[in-house]
Amino acid sequence: MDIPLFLPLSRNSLGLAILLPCFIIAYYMLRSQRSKLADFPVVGKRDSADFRAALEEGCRMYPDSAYILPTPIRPTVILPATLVDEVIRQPEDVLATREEVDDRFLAKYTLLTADDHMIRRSVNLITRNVSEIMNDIAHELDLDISKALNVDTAWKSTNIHTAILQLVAQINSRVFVGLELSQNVEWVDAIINYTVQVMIAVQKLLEYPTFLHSVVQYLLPEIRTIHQSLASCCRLLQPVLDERKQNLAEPFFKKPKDMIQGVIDYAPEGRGSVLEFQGRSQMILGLASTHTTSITLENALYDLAANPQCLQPLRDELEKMIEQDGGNLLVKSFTMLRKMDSFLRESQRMNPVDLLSLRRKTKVAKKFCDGTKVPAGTSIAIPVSIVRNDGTLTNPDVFDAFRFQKLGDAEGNLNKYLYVNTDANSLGFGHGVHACPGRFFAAIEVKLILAHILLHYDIKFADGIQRPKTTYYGTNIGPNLDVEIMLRKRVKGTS
Ligand code: HEM
Repeated sequence: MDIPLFLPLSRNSLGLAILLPCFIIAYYMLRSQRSKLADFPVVGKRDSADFRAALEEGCRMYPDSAYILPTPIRPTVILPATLVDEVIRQPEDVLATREEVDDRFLAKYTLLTADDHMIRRSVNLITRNVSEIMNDIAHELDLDISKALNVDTAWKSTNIHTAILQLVAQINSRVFVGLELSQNVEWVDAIINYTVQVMIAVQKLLEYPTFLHSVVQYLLPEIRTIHQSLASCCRLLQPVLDERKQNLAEPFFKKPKDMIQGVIDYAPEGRGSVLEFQGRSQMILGLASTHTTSITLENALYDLAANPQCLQPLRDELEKMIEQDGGNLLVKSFTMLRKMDSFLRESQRMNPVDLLSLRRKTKVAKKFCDGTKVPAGTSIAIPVSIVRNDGTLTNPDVFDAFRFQKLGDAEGNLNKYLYVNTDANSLGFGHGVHACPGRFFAAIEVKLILAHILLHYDIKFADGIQRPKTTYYGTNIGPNLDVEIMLRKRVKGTS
């Protein structure tokens, strides 16, 4: 009997024939990466929902040397604080920022790829004109805030999360893309949803091995929603972009100092005028700015409600400034609000938006000055929490609202302890060339809203309610969705 040389393959065995070699390659790649990192101790478990405890343990056990946090995608080598300055000095071809972000957010599937040079320059354009822009919109804020909070003169228990998120997304849109789009609910929702869908899509994709992501992406509703958000952004942006292009052809047109213009002016090869490129860039800017700012503000409000003794000093400072400025809240004077500035720095120190900072990917094998050797293709980071343990602050585990004002006064160095100032011990906005370029704008936005709330509302937690603990997913912060705070409109002459 003749035996056929090639037996016909069933569907299952064909699938197995394709998948098996892939599994084997993936297994050996993972093993080889792991064996390269075998010298480092591992702290924590890969499936931890929250890496806070592991990071605290790691910093306690290895304060001066590196260890591994077994984060998803690939493990992260956590470096000691002594290497901050060396990390920030490395060029992109040694320690890459962009590639690390692309990896962590699976940018190929979540559409998060951007030209960071262009994004930074666009954000800087806003920053240079931030006082002018924010003064323009300060008077609109009164209306927006009371609409968002929706409380009267009687105490009301309120969940502020959605209200603050919408408010921040709207103010950011007002500054980034103009009044018309900022008032469009579909635009604001698309910007907010993009971030949420990216986070969920990344988590879901990570349930599958990397080599299956290109297939699994088509099965995930979140990836479809991301594409729909982009389509909505582009549709809504089109008339605004068309009008901008027409205006730019006019000889005396004064360019607006917004993100649309930043992307047009700074995108490589004139791509900023292309609708899809603009849409993607605006969504990425929305991702970088919306949840980070709203969570920072929510935390500040929780700290305010939990520390009622801070209300009067903060109000006194504000009222003095308003009097000096002739009865108006002027953005240019915000740096003089030293108590509020210190309060925000302390609030962010206790609750940063990410447990890790200075995340990079090694492009080549890198030997650090303390002898730590990290192989090429490795994720590295430094914990933000080091500032709480660095030995320079008294009672670092206690919230002390005005500690940075006192420190600035005592050392005669006001700038060193300002909210927006980054240094090796203050990594809440990163540090070095890749430190958050939006922090100057964010600081003004947060101060403007906080000032309004301080002047026009009373705030506290209901009796017996404590300040809620911040929730973390992996190393990222997650808003605590269940918290309610008590608010009421202030009546002149009472407090
Ligand atoms: C309070 C609010 C904010 C916080 C806490 C925050 C925090 C951060 C942090 C920790 C980084 C990483 C820095 C590093 O890796 O060294 C970052 C980067 C970045 N942020 Fe922010 N951010 C905030 C608001 C904003 C806003 C409003 C914008 C835009 C207007 C913005 C735009 C960016 C951009 C573009 C980057 C990437 C910079 C680069 O890689 O060169 N951020 N931010």
